[in-house]
Amino acid sequence: MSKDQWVNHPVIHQLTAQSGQQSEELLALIRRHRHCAKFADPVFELHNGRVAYSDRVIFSGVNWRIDNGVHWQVKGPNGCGKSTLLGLIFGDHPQCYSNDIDIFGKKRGSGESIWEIKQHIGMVSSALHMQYRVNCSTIDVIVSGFYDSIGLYQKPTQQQVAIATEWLAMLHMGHLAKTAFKQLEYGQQRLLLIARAIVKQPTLLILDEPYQGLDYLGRRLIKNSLELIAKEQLTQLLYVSHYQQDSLDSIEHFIEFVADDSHQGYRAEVSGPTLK
Ligand SMILES: Nc1ncnc2c1ncn2[C@@H]1O[C@H](COP(=O)(O)OP(=O)(O)OP(=O)(O)O)[C@@H](O)[C@H]1O
Repeated sequence: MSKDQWVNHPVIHQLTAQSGQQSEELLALIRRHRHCAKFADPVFELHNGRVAYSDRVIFSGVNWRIDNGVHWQVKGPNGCGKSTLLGLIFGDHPQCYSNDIDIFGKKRGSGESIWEIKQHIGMVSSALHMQYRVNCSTIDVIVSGFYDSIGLYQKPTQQQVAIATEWLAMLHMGHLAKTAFKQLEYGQQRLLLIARAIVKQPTLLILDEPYQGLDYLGRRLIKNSLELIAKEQLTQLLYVSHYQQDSLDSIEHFIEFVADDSHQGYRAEVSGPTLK
């Protein structure tokens, strides 16, 4: 089938319309429960960032600042340090304390707890997907987003359960609420992890290759939804994707890792309309 035949195929039209409608439902759900902490600029700043292992430097000389309301895409070849950079923000990379970082108005390492920071960040990545191997029901996976935990270890409030139930219904997975997460298909699991990241309406939503494992409809749903979330400023996106076709129209700011012989490891180039 040619690309044109594929794009114009009636089934694809139907799926596209379906994902468009579902994206609107997702947006309505976020608006209904909207609450999002706002911080003074910068939301995040890295000064002269450097990450190195004993055998080599991954990147160095990285200066980057995320201001309120600005969405960013991180680009660069395999192994350049994209996920590493996200780890510095999220706080789960061992070298996040040896770097000079400001996050949510605090200097990293100034006594803030990792949980204080995490409560303002939603994260989806393949690493998280791999870690999420606990015995947990489908609905509990979404609820665990309120606690930033892998699995659920606290009694949730009725409101949290009600919101998670709305998310399941919107994803057409309401009948799977009690099903074990592990029994679901990989794509269904990925959709749930995306819902888990968004459910608490974080200030910063970090998406590291979010479409991995999703089928056509799932990709459309998530891509459309992210586009709408970004446009409406419902949360701020930090988005990593290799593929040009996955770029979001609403993201105009890029940090791209490029190899540079005169530097150690990769260096970063930032671009975007407000940076001129
Ligand atoms: N503990 C470690 N020890 C040594 N090297 C490491 C360690 N952890 C990661 N690396 C290396 O750091 C580099 C950056 O990894 P990272 O996952 O951030 O890259 P990436 O740009 O996200 O790559 P990809 O696009 O393939 O996901 C890689 O070359 C990786 O092999």
